[in-house]
Amino acid sequence: MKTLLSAGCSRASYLSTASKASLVSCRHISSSSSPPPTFDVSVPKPKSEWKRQQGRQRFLDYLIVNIRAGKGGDGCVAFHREKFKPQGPPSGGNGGRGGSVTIRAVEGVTSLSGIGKRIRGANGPNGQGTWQHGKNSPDTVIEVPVGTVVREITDSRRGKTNEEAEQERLEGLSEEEKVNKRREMRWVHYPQYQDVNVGTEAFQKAEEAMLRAERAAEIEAAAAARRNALPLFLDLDEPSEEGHVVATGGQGGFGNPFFLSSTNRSPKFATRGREGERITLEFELKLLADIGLVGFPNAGKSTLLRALTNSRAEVAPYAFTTLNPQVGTVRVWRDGRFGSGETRAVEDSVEERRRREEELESGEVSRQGSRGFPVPRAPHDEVVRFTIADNPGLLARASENVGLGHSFLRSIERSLALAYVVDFSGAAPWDDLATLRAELEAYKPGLSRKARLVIANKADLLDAETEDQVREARAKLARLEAFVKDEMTPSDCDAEGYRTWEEVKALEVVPVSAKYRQNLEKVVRLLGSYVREAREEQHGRSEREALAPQPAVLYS
Ligand SMILES: Nc1nc2c(ncn2[C@@H]2O[C@H](COP(=O)(O)OP(=O)(O)OP(=O)(O)O)[C@@H](O)[C@H]2O)c(=O)[nH]1
Ligand SMILES: [Mg+2]
Repeated sequence: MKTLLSAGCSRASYLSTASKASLVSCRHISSSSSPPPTFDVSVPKPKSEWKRQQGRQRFLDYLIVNIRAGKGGDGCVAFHREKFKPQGPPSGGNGGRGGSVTIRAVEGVTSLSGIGKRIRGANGPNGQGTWQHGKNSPDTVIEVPVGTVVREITDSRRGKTNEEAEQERLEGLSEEEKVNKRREMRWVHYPQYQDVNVGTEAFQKAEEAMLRAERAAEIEAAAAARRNALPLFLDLDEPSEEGHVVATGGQGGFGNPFFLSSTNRSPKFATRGREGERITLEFELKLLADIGLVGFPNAGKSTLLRALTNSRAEVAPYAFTTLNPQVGTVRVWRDGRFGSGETRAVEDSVEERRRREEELESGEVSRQGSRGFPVPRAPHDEVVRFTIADNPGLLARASENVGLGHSFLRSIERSLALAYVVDFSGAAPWDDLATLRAELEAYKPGLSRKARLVIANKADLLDAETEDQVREARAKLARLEAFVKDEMTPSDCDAEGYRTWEEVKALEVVPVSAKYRQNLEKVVRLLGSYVREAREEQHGRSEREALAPQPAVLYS
């Protein structure tokens, strides 16, 4: 018989791999029993909404950004002046090109919160006398986390196009004023020569040519838009060396030498730089953790994350404690232990803070070392490492964006494998599982096939004092296992990117107590093996070594 008790605790898990058949009864302490998971899905949760509005969501995973590339610099009207040469040739330089805006995925950036809602490329400098052209402006680079998806917005949420902006500036003007305004927006004149210029044949020809070119460009742009009818879409799941250009900077204007001809020896006009491209993009961040935890609010996901990693995820006995996905790293040592090596029960955050305050006040512990961090180990002691994401609780109808719906589902989509976390002490954990799976499927067909494990948490809350109670608990586990085997084994495997039919096995069910750190070794071992499998599948054998943090024995 094997108890999974930590020393000094009278609580025992009656369920472990080795002990499933031989249950150990133990005194059950029900002081911290959790409320049953009944949640009204129809009304948005005021508390979570309120928390969000208080700016507590530092982690930003969705953003709409208005982008405008830099305007080109204006061409210059100038004439070369030299002693004894009163009538020098035209010498105005061209304007520099406006800076483009590019997007690059970089490692180390973890949230979209550093990105502004409006981004402007640098304007190109104007040309100058003595044939000095303006320099082309450098690109503005938007750095996003790896795992960001960028989509162009074409519906009513998009910003103005250049044409619309121009129309707006011309609104309410008379026809004549419109003509003048348009000219002003396109031409630069030699001082006091505007009126003279406009009357000359050379200017009129140049203006006509410009209008023709503009029209041709518009037609070309419309044709290009029809050809690649799809709006811009970037899936940045790897760090990018080069930025992807999303808005091209405007061309610089021509200086007056451009208009020099046999008939016009002294052109007194130049063109202005063109506007930079405008685009409205939506950024969506999909968190990249190897394992995603999926469960109802209050199921104990954060507690589990804390038990497995050194993460300080918030834990509290009410729903929607977690608003920001937390990622922790599970590090497994050669001796099979993992995480911090901490053995104390995972307390609710409030209790924990209170206890720490008390300990500090009584002088029992100094500030340093009071967080229970592990004694650092030699790196070669580590055999496997993977990341695990605790997510906001999933609700029925999350796929319709109820609760924290989509933001939750987005963040788990890219995990290599998923693990369901259910409250095993609840009345019908199998129903919870069915709902969780249905939500994953409703959001993205095939997604539930990434689930490999069912973590039946809070197993310590089941009464297991008498023989009957033990038998009951065993029956409950058997029922859950039977449900998982019969109902949760995927039946079709057509969606790409997910496991193939041969690889589909029934999900494993592991009863645990995250709070009292019972039976977590098995969870870690299974998760480690799923991660390894998925990594191998994704990157092929040759890259395995590069990916594994340590070239050591991995779980089999
Ligand atoms: N007895 C017992 N209580 C647990 C266990 N795991 C979690 N709890 C308690 O359940 C409550 C909720 O735990 P959390 O980890 O905050 O739950 P969560 O799934 O992250 O919840 P949300 O963030 O709201 O989605 C806390 O009071 C925990 O102490 C367990 O194994 N046994
Ligand atoms: Mg939580």
